[in-house]
Amino acid sequence: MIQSTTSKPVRIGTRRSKLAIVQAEGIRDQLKKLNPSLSIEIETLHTAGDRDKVTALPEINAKSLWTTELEEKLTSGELDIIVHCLKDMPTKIPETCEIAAIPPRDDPRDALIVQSCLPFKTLRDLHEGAVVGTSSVRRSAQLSRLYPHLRFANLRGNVETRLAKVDNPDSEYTCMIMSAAGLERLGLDPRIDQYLGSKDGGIFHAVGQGALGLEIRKGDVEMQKLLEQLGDRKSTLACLAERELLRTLEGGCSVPIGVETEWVRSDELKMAAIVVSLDGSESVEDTIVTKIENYDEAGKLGRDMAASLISGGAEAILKAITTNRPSKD
Ligand SMILES: NCc1[nH]cc(CCC(=O)O)c1CC(=O)O
Repeated sequence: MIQSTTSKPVRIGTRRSKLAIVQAEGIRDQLKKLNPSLSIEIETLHTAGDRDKVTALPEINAKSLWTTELEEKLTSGELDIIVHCLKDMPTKIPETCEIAAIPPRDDPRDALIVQSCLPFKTLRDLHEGAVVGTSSVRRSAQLSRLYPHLRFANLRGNVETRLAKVDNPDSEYTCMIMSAAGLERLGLDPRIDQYLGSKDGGIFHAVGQGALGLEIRKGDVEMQKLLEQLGDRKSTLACLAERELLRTLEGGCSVPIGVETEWVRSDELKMAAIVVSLDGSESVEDTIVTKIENYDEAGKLGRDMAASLISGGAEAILKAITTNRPSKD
């Protein structure tokens, strides 16, 4: 249990979406339960990424849109902790900040939601020309490859907005793809028609999907000790391996890369990853299983996977994409 040394409350910052708030409240409640004397406040911020709801993500293309303003407040001392969706955190974070902990990861898979008035239950059931709402090239590229009968249209906004757009009977969308974890946290999982993992649906999720990243000022020992209580070793190692893969491949641009990590036996991590061309016509894929006991080994797995994908031809795919500047997610 951590006792508060001063009467100063711990300030948690997050984005102003319903999902971000639910996540921050979850972290606050867990911290309160473990440290009842602690006073905790949540501050929500309308970030640049939230403000621009019109531009398609492939065009604005800056992952830091969601994080920069919060990190400025963290650095200046106005906030002590930021609760992020890990997948929204750029792989390079500011010098003044660090990830203190990654709590147990929720379901990292993507999920299909079909327009409420339609009877379809899986991607295979969808008719020729059915429109999938997603602004993620990772999703559309992988799906084009496996389901050439589908079409894709940009769909932006927070989770509830997207769902409302799809359910509108006049909408152009037949269905949409979202993260299972996001839907579950909002109590919307009853709407999930199909889970899309490699074993079902065939696509790999985004780096860090389904996990939270708890960011603090670098070297803030008090916050390190506090958040240590919430960290999960296996989720952390798996996510760090995924983030190192992305960091190695991205080289300044965004990459449609899908990944899946799974602990096999107690200390071996299995990582499968794919890099796909935007139209799904080309792809490179590999799977590595290796013993992981610490952060260094997790990082090495990510780099080894990146090297393997490059030697399998990922470079040509990535070069073509750099000129188009799409978004990862
Ligand atoms: N791309 C935006 C985003 N960032 C995090 C989540 C949900 C939570 C998570 O998967 O970690 C979502 C929504 C989605 O992709 O469907």
